[in-house]
Amino acid sequence: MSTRDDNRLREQIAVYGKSLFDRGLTMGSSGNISVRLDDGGWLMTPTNACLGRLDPARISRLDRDGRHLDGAKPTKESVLHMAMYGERPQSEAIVHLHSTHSVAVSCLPEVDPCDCIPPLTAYYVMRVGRLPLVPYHMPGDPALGDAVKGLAGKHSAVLLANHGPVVAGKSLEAAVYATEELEETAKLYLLLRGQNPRGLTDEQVAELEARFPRD
Ligand SMILES: O=C(CO)COP(=O)(O)O
Ligand SMILES: [Zn+2]
Repeated sequence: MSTRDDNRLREQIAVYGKSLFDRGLTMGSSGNISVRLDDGGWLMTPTNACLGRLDPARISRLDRDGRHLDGAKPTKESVLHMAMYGERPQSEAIVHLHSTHSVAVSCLPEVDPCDCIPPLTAYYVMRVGRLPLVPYHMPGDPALGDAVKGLAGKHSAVLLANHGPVVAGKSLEAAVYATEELEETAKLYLLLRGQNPRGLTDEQVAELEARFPRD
C-alpha cells in the first residue's frame, strides 16, 4: 500500500531521473535510483527503464529483505543498493549512473584503486571524498554486493570498474548532487591528465572535512 510519503518519493525519483537523463548523465536504460522507506523497505527504479521516462506508479517497492512487493520488476542492481544501505544506516538514497567521464576514469589502468580521483576542488572533497574502485563484475552480479560491503561503511561513493559510480546520500537530492560533483571532477581529471595539476593539500582537505563533514 502506498502512503503519502511513498508518493512524494516516487515523484522525486521520476523528477531527478528525468533531470539526470536530460542532461546526458546516463544513457538509454542505464542507471538506477533507490530510496529508503520508513518501514525499512525501498523504492527502486524498474529494470530496463529509462531514467528520463519513469512512471512514478510503476516504480518497484521492495520489503526490508529485498522481496519485490509491487510495481515493475526492480533494477538488477537491487542487491548492490541493499548492500550499500546495509553498511550506511545514515544513507536514505542511492544513485547509480553510467556518466561518461566517471566511466572513463573507471577504465584507466593507472588509477589508484583506493582513491580514483585526486582532491582537485573543494566541492569534490565536500560531496564525494575518497573514491575507491570496485573490481569489475557483470551488471547485476550479486557478488557486487559483497564487493562493496568492505568499502561502503567508510565511503559514500564507490566507482565500479569499467561500469560507473554508485553514490549514497542522506537524501535523494544529496545523492544526486554528489553524483554530479563526481562526474564534473572526473571530467576535470581527464582534462588535466598529463598536466601535473595542483590538487588541494592534505591540510586543505582536512580543513574542508572538519568544516563540512560528509554523512
Ligand atoms: O545500470 C544498470 C546496470 O548496472 C541498469 O540496470 P537496470 O536496468 O536493471 O536498472
Ligand atoms: Zn550500471
